[in-house]
Amino acid sequence: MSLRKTLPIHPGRWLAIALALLLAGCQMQPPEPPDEDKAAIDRMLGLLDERLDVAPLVAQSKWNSGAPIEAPEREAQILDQVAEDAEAAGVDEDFARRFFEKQFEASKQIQRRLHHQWLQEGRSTFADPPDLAEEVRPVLDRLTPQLIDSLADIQRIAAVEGSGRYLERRAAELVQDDFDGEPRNVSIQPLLERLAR
Ligand SMILES: O=C(O)C(=O)C[C@]1(C(=O)O)C=C[C@@H](O)C=C1
Repeated sequence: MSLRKTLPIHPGRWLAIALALLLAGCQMQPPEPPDEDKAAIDRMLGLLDERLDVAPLVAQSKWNSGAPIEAPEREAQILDQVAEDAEAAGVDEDFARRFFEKQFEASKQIQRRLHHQWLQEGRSTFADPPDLAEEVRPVLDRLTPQLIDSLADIQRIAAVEGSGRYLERRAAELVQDDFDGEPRNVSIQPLLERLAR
């Protein structure tokens, strides 16, 4: 028996079947945020990457000075500024605080891992370390208001379907993956908690 007899589908029907399959395929694609929201997410990830890049400089400076990695008074000072800037930008204060606490945690993670590594290597002091107060902290201080502006964007698009999934995917491309990507995961965690999947 020929195939044509067992499956008597009129040629015109194939088009309808192909169209139906195409439509089903489209519906199965997870939703993507609009381009403008994607750009806002990319901007945030770029800033997070810049902030993480500062941590090794802090680590060098503290390796030489022997200052502790944990600097609670400095964190408190940043958080005071954050509370003020967040209010002005219409960003939820608890969200902003949690976000920055995670950035401190990510930075400390990098610093601890580097100090551990240098200790194992028996490293001496660095010949020309950056000055923490004069050179390094000002870089972080310049990033703080930019991050707050970016948090305002994140807050605005929080309910956009697919925004969390997009951020997770792009973080792997735009944010450094040093130390097995653990600091990166810590830094994006408060954003993933906020954004819709
Ligand atoms: O400024 C420092 O001393 C840092 O180590 C940087 C930083 C930060 O990420 O802003 C991280 C940990 C400290 O507890 C305080 C601040």
